[in-house]
Amino acid sequence: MPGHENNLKITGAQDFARAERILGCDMDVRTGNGFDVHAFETGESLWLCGVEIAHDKGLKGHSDADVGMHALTDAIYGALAHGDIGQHFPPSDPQWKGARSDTFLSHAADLARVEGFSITHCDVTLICEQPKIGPHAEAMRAELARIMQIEPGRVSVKATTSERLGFAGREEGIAAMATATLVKA
Ligand SMILES: Nc1ccn([C@@H]2O[C@H](COP(=O)(O)O)[C@@H](O)[C@H]2O)c(=O)n1
Ligand SMILES: C[C@@]1(CO)OP(=O)(O)OP(=O)(O)OC[C@H]1O
Repeated sequence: MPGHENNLKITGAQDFARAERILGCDMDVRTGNGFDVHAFETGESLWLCGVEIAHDKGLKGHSDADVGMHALTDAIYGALAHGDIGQHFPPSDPQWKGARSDTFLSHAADLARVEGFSITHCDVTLICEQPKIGPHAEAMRAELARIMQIEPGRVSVKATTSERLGFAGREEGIAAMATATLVKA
């Protein structure tokens, strides 16, 4: 609307072009998605989105098997079109055996910064019957934000069951999906 040029509420392609004109620069906005699954094994705790949760099972993996952090890491690589977590950290490489997954996420976030992108938002969904994620969601948001060096307000963590259907419903493992939005201005 004339006279409201500084109102940068962006809702569509035309608004986007207007924002670029007002800001006097090209904006490069990327989205990426990630998906991962890890099976349960005998254990007493598991790592999810950087938080250790006491549970009657652990998660099996070459690394610490933090399925949520792996999905988010892949979402960032996807937005950058930079392959996937297994290409950067091959499961065949003994160096990553038992590795903490913050190594992978901080690598992806660093790569985004090196390429001139800010991670403006990311959203992780964990799919499991147990453990319940709600009580840990705030701690997970804070930890993911700390690792990516962004504000917790830009990070969402949520969960759903699969209504007892499929492998997650039978509590054989946990699935995670994530999206990441990156902007270069
Ligand atoms: N592992 C989980 C699963 C679910 N939640 C929370 O419960 C809500 C209901 O789940 P439905 O699958 O029955 O829709 C869900 O929206 C979450 O808030 C959870 O915390 N942890
Ligand atoms: C994280 C890596 C590291 O070797 O191994 P896993 O912990 O097995 O996790 P997965 O998501 O199956 O594969 C990606 C690998 O890069």
